Amino acid sequence: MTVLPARRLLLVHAHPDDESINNGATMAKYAAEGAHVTLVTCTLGEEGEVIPPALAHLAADRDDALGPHRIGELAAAMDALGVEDHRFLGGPGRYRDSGMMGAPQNDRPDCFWQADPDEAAGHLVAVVREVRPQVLVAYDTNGGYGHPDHIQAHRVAMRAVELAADPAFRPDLGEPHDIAKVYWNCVPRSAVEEGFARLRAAGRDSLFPGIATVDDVPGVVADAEVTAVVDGTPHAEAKAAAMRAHATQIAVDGPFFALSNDLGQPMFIHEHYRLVKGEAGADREDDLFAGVTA
Ligand SMILES: CC(=O)N[C@H]1[C@@H](O[C@@H]2[C@H](O)[C@H](O)[C@@H](O)[C@H](O)[C@H]2O)O[C@H](CO)[C@@H](O)[C@@H]1O
Ligand SMILES: [Zn+2]
Repeated sequence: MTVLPARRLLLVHAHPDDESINNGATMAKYAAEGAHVTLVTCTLGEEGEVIPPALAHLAADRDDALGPHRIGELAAAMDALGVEDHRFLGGPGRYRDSGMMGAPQNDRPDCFWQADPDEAAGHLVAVVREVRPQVLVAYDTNGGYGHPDHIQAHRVAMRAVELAADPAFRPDLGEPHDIAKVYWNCVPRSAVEEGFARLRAAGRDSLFPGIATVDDVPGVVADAEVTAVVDGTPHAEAKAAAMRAHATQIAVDGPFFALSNDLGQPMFIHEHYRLVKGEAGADREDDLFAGVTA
């Protein structure tokens, strides 16, 4: 019986790369502080585009080998963040990447968007009842930016929060566990505007031919909606290294990055969260475990 550290954080993400983009500094911080950080990724990202031309053959419409390749990218990203516990929901390849909203891949019977939410949530309940986290990080109801796998990851995570605490649900999966605090990823508008101002000021020095817009940033909220801000400054390089590890999806240029759309956007080192379950430990928390007693 493994005795886990006192503080345990669980993060649920749709594809390999989301964890580093949204929470890389937070994960590195808590791992470095000795907390147990568990990442559950719901798909292998099989339908992603591929940035490096030398790896273009991996794409779904060619060798369809991007999923296994992204398993390796995720492992390298976890090494960079110091996170040792990362799993795929239901096992690697159980749920396939659904593609962007409206894509034909949304209709594949094996894709995450077509998954039965309770069946998928059952796999997550098993992890929750094993790790017994005090804190869960998930996407908002729109999955940040409306990607079907992100929306489904939100739904499955929130359903698992309910079911894990229900003693009548699958006793075979372990003792019930009620997660004390649940946060949704978010970015305050002021931070987004400041970040794009920095990117525009970098001008031609930036690697990227174009610049994204505020609407391209997932989860932008009014500043007042932010509950917690994790200052990831000491872990900025670890976050950048983790994002670079996802080389088929992300190009990193100093404090900026671009996805395969080649549109530059700021890398956020302060990572922001909105508390949706539990009690905040302060008006503006700087610690996701603030106020957690057990
Ligand atoms: C950050 C994220 O969620 N990436 C997803 C996303 O990838 C985008 C998609 O390929 C889009 O067509 C591109 O324009 C954009 O640049 C990509 O970031 O969707 C992929 C397919 O579902 C997914 O694999 C990737 O992880
Ligand atoms: Zn994603």
